[in-house]
Amino acid sequence: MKWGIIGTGNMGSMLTTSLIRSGAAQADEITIYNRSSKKTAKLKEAFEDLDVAKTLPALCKACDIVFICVKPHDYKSIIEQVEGELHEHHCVVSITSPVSVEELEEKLSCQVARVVPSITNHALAGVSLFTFGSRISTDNQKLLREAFHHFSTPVEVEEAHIRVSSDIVSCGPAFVSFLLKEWISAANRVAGISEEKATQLTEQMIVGLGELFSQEIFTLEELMEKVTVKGGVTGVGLQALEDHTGELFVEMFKATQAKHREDKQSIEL
Ligand SMILES: NC(=O)C1=CN([C@@H]2O[C@H](COP(=O)(O)OP(=O)(O)OC[C@H]3O[C@@H](n4cnc5c(N)ncnc54)[C@H](OP(=O)(O)O)[C@@H]3O)[C@@H](O)[C@H]2O)C=CC1
Ligand SMILES: O=C(O)[C@@H]1CCC=N1
Repeated sequence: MKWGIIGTGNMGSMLTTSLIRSGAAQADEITIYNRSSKKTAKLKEAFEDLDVAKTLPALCKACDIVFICVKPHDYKSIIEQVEGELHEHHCVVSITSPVSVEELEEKLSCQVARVVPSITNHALAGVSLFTFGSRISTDNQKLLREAFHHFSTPVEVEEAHIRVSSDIVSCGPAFVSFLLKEWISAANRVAGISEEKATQLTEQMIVGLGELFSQEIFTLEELMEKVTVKGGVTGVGLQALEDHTGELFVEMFKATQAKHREDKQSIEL
């Protein structure tokens, strides 16, 4: 199977390296293309067997599965350039939430899917969000699921829940990092610990927490129960969190839902 990656920014580069590093694909099975040459040159330096296409038609000719990894507003220009180059056997995969498989199917005659990755896939972990179009063959569905299974947990998601699902798995690493920065800063201000030391403790706590989930040792509820010693400090801290969280997360999810609606209205394929 030949894989094509259009756009080798954060996500296109991550997909290229994760496909190879996880063993899902060999470097010589992947063709990459980017608007400017610096990022493709860096990938070629790391994996010399990668094929770097000079044009979008050349990439389409060389590949069966074609990932579009550009920003949502750049999809239109890519689709206009590739539509005449794609045939029934091709499968185009969008990696962005605001572009639905229905919209892609209206513009392209080939098979389509959407797979929204996460920066956590860099560590060959985390989730990838799958939505299949109506024309994609069962063989290609299987192939995509198996490839992504090498470096993520593929989860199917319906269109109505793509925004909130992507908020959790794809935006989540940025949102949680923001909260942890606040936590570190407060630890410094209230108790005088250096931010450097608090960062080291926090990062390692998160690694340990991830392992507890990964090894299915405790659920969220069990963790709260096991750590809260009767009459101890955790209970006091949890109560302070409950008293002050307020509408914080409701507001965050409302903001992303509103931006999603706005993006969908302004993106024209
Ligand atoms: N960042 C994330 O964590 C996640 C992002 N996504 C989705 O992934 C997509 C890409 O995001 P991200 O990788 O962060 O963005 P980046 O800006 O890092 O990458 C976009 C890439 O697209 C290239 N590009 C733009 N126009 C063209 C074109 N016409 N032909 C070829 N290449 C082109 C750019 O090239 P140049 O080097 O010339 O600028 C750049 O390398 C977005 O749609 C986003 O919604 C999905 C899940 C998570
Ligand atoms: O399309 C998305 O939902 C992703 C999440 C982070 C950026 N884009």
